[in-house]
Amino acid sequence: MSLKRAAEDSADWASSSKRARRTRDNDDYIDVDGEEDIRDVSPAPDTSLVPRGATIKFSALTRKLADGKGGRADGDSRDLDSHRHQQDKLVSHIFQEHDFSWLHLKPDHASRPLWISPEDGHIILEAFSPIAEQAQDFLVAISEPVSRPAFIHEYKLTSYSLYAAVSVGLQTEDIIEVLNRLSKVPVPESIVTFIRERTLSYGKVKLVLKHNKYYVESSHPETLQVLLKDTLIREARVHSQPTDNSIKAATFTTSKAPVKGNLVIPGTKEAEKKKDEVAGKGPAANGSNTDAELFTSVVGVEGDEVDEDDDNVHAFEIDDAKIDDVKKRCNELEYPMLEEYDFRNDTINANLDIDLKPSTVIRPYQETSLSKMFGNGRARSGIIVLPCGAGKTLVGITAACTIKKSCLVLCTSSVSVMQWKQQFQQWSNVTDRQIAVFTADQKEKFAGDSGIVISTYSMVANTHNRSHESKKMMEFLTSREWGFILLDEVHVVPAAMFRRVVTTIKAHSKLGLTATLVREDDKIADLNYMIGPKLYEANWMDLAAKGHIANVQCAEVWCPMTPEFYREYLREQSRKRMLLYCMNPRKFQACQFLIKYHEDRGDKIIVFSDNVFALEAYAKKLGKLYIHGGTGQVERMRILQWFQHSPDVNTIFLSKVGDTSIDLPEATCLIQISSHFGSRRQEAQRLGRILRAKRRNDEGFNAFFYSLVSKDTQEMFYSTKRQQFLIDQGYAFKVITHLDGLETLPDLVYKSRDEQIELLSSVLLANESEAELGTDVRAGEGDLAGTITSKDFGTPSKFPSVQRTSGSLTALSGAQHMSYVEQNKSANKKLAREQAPRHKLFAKREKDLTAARKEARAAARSQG
Ligand SMILES: Nc1ncnc2c1ncn2[C@@H]1O[C@H](COP(=O)(O)OP(=O)(O)OP(=O)(O)O)[C@@H](O)[C@H]1O
Repeated sequence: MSLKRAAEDSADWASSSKRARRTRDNDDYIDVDGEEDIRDVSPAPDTSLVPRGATIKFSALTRKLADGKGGRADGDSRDLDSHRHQQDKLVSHIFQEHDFSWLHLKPDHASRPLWISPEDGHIILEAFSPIAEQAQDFLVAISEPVSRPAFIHEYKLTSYSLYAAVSVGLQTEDIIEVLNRLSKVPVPESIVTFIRERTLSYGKVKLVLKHNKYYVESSHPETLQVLLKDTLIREARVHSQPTDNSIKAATFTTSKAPVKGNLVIPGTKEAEKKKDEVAGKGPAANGSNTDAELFTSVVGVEGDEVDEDDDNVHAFEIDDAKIDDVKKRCNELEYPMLEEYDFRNDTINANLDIDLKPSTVIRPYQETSLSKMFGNGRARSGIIVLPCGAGKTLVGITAACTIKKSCLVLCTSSVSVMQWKQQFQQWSNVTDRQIAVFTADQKEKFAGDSGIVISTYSMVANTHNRSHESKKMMEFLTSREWGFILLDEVHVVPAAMFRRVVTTIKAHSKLGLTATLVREDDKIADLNYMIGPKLYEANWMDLAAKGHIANVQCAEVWCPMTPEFYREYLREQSRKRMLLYCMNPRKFQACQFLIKYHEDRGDKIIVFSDNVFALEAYAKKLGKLYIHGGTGQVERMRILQWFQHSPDVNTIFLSKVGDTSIDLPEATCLIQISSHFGSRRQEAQRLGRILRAKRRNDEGFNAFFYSLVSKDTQEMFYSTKRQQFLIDQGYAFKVITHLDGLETLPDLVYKSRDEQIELLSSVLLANESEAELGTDVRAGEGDLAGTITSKDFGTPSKFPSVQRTSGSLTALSGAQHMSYVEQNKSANKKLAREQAPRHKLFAKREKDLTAARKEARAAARSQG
């Protein structure tokens, strides 16, 4: 979450909380306070938990709760109250400003799974409650998940999350009511006010695309008047012919066709049922409602009839080029624009005759995510967040098959383009004539009036050095109205590029897909107005428990630095320091040990290293195959195929070109020896390589994810930072300080001091640029799958399209919200200054090194 947004949210709370006693430097995703918050709520001790597994029908429970009949008898509760009062006094001094005992627990609090902080809208959920699953569905709809470990979950109410809740059809009073029923304490007044304030204006303004023109539409003329008072919006307005200053003049009547949600998303059980009915098999016997259905009926999310107040819709046209600014301003004015596409009543754009193949069955969480998009029979724009390997592609394809209009898919690399095309062909009945790709090498158009085009962000956003063919292709893309635009990996695309895409391509609905809605810069909030709210976010642990993704054991292995490496580490500058902690001989040994251990177990292992110098050194020393940006396509494919099919190739080394898009379901173990600073996203994406493990449903199967970290170096700090996202998803990282049997491993590498010193000298002699972490000089920055060519980005020097390297080093590393405290600083400085007697070899190496540095600097000067 952006700092800006964090600041806004803090401000929101400061204004609406009656007990706002301090302003917190909150951050949803970089919440170093997370644990503290959980401790804060401990004054609500739970004495009589409903046993896990007890079957309570949610409707019955909520009715009981609403009647006030749940829990203990009144007399008991009075005793308890006085007892608690005594306790409150006792604990107040411990919790001080976090003493929330003034929020009295309801008598039957033990049956209710939530606690809501009146201060900052954080919600704590007891994930072990029998109704936790249904409560989670509700909380995901109205708030942002902050952290979801096994037993206690943390969510946060924000302006955006409430905006998303309204956009999926929830009503203000329903949100308050259900929260109240689930909460152990009455919903604090500050929260009620916040929800009312934030949901009041949502849903009142819509952005509508008609006849290739954009309109701001509302059935509340006073709202449009408010918007038109804003200079930016007023200036963006296009006066239609004949010009009339009144809003009414630009009014048109929108379709009054019923929008009841009788829409059937293909590939779902509903669709199957429909098929059976058509086939004369009658409705499936399903007498009993599930808890989820009962919960839904309480919350009233799905299948809601939308009250279309279309009788008197007012609208004004806005300039295409300013669409993005207008959306942003509307957001700032607290009137976020809903984007919904009534595709079934769109008679202007040609239909696309595609459907899922009869054999395609989508999984329950895929169905749930799609139901958030199509809940009211229209296509809502927004973002769906599913874990790596959980099948986002199929979600996108099913959405395209539901809308059945022309569709543009944008991905991050040309490899992904080909994968999307292949997946469309695998899951749907799309014909070759209907699907086209637009990359540096292929510029195809579909035949007929409607079809699918798959391309990369950079191909569409690039405005420089277009070839004649590219220009013609862009004309093809920009001159038409698209029913649907699918945006893959939305979190990695720079905001400026998004802006260009959104302003040049006219699409009725947008769906963003991602696994990790985290960015190390502050651009996450931008996605809210550029694409739409987050419609759904799946729970990683849930999907693992249900076998949709693999169970993973995560471990951080601490490798002590050898004295010689550590001495140099303390002396060296930061870039070389990184190489020193990557090349630590003890890390080499740990890597060798783990490879041996897992190969013997029958695992297939991927070793990741961002640093190509280290990658090559490790792979060569350990006799394994490796792939990095400089590896040719043919060789890559050969290595990947050996890895998949040959029993002799069980370990491969990959640079960051393998972070995403590589689909290797055989891989069951990951070892990370060097990584991109504190990037939480990279950690999650790498983990994603083993989440799709083929063997995930084998009895007791576990995949393994090891991060090798050199002890007492900066790497430890980065490692902690990197793990934060996965920890928030519920993964637990074990720390391994000693690998049993390592010392006795036959052929252990770098065992003798001389070998270690030899290695150190090679590291010290290495070029400065090789020392840079994250440097895969031969791979383009956007080359996520390694095979993208520089052509994809135009001339790289002129158009560094998918750039991750902006901002300061701290911003890049994501470390800006945490401070790295170096213990015993003075001792380090002293050590660094100390002119300790050096090994003979080093004296000579030092000389060589100084000379090499000079040479490198001279070469750099002459180049640039
Ligand atoms: N409903 C389904 N039925 C069968 N297989 C599925 C289904 N959904 C997804 N898969 C399979 O799961 C695998 C992962 O899917 P996909 O590549 O779309 O994941 P992803 O979420 O895009 O992952 P990443 O973020 O790592 O790219 C693929 O092999 C896909 O065929």
